[in-house]
Amino acid sequence: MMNDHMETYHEDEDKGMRKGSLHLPEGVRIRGRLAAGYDRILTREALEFVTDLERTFRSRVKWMLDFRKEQQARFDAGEVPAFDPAMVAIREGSWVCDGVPLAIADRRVEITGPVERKMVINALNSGAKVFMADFEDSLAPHWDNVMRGHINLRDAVNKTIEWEDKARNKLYKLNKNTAVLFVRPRGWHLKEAHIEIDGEPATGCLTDFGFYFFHNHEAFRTTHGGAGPFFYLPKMQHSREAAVWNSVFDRAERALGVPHGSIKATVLIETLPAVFQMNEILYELRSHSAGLNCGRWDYIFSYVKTFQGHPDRLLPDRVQVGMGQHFMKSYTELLIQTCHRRGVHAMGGMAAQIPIRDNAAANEAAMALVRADKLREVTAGHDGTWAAHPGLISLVMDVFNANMTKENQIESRKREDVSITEADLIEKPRGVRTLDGLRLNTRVGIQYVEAWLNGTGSVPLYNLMEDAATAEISRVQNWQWIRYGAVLDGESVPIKVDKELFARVVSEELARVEGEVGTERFKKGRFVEAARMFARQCTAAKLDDFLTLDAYSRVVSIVPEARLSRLNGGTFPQHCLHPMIQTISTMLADVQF
Ligand SMILES: CC(=O)SCCNC(=O)CCNC(=O)[C@H](O)C(C)(C)COP(=O)(O)OP(=O)(O)OC[C@H]1O[C@@H](n2cnc3c(N)ncnc32)[C@H](O)[C@@H]1OP(=O)(O)O
Ligand SMILES: O=CC(=O)O
Ligand SMILES: [Mg+2]
Repeated sequence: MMNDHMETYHEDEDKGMRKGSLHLPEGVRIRGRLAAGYDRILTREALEFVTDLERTFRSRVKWMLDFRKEQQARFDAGEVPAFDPAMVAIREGSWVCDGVPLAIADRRVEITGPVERKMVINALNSGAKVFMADFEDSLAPHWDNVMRGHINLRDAVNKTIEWEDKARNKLYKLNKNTAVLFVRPRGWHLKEAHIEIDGEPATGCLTDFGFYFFHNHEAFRTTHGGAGPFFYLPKMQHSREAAVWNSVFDRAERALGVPHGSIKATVLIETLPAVFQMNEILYELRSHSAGLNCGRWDYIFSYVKTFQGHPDRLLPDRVQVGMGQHFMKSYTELLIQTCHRRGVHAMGGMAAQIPIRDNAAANEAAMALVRADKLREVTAGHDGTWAAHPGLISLVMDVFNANMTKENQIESRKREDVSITEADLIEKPRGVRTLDGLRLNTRVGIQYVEAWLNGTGSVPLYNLMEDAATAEISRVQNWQWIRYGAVLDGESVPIKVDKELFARVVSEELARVEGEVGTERFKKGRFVEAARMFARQCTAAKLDDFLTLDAYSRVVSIVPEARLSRLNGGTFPQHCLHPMIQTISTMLADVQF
């Protein structure tokens, strides 16, 4: 029976336990625990808004995801991505997107980071023009991370956000001038299993978008100058997905009386099929568009995924697949040309280097790489770029200030000189494969999955930022090499990769990780579980679509119905797990090392 009123208790950090209640629309069940403040996100009105989006768009989301499968089956059968001949009128037409609001005309440096409270404050204060608050690549979407993320964003929009570091006796609060907030919801493929609508888990991105928009749209009208809110949209593969987002925006604006076109969104071009659809994507979103961004890490991941059935397209070591590769350079140039032709921003991407505190020489070398990457972007014609860490903002700002005198280059760098063909966009990357590459992928993959299972979606590993997108490259590259018996041609004696070699690498790298993190941390952590999961994915007969689908199944924490009426903060026995988790657990039992 569906409840339309549920009574429950939740924790209040300051006042101990207090009684509270959720008023749920018909057909809605909250399956995650309730902690302090969640009831102010899960209001009946907000849930009604999210439920309407879910019911309206659910079947289109399923259809889109089915289409992705069909398209992949064609690629697996030998097809390669190409421009769609049926869309030539859109590609060649002279239309432009609606204008860019003043508030985001200058986006030269954007900091990104998960929606964690202290990081939100630090990012907004960092001196960057924009902060992209992330529910995606850099967030492990555990229920508490997601709920707290919404609380943090609401407090950030209202400028009341504070955080006290008791150990350091430091109070974090916002500066007078802060970055403009963008929010990146999850990709279409991820569910929010803790919210059930009509007996099905909700679509993750519709809940991320829905709660943020519902709770904050008014502030954008009153205190933020009328424009916004602003979004980043990840991992799309086709313009039909952009069309669904556009309909979501239309419906949301209409439902809450927000002027049409107030929402603006930048689409990440971070899948190989999407690069052939850039005009079409902008066209679908033309009244809501704030340009495109080069999501380089997922793009590399997508190159492998798209060509998973093509043994002649094995990647060299991950470290060699940089922006200098012809296919990467071609993609960025075509993106700049496309965006500027349509009157919107062409944003650059993320250099993986972060400040290195304990080694000045290594730090200077890392900063030189970031500087070179940003110089390449601004001289190519990008209007702005991403930075992963507050310690990079002034460096990146300096590069853009020295090379971009106006607020953007939309009018000044049309890049009409660029002529990119289909062949340029899929040219095979060059380089060599090494055992060290296989080892590094494995070490990074295991540690990243371990962090993710524990609730952290972006981590520093070997002085680089690692998040879901970069970890995906490690996973699919290993899979590709094992699947096709890649020859490690960068070794003095070429070695063929097979499951036996990989099993040895996994156990040796796991031992190395234990040495690096220390036995105590290793024992307390989930490294063995992470290694098993990563190994299963790397050796699967069919490539898993996303690393995080498997991982999410292991972090869904469903509160049994009978216990929803009591405070419950612990973990739950196996029989309480969502059916999704039980399936994965069974699969894991079969992994052979
Ligand atoms: C492929 C993509 O999608 S890229 C976009 C998604 N990825 C990201 O956004 C990654 C964001 N960056 C990060 O998460 C972090 O910088 C990491 C994990 C890479 C490194 O984190 P750490 O090693 O903890 O950083 P470090 O210890 O140097 O942090 C120093 C300070 O900067 C803060 N900080 C670091 N990165 C960020 C950030 N991106 N936003 C806000 N604050 C940050 C830390 O909170 C810390 O604050 P404090 O001094 O007040 O305590
Ligand atoms: O989201 C960005 C990426 O590079 O992936
Ligand atoms: Mg990405």
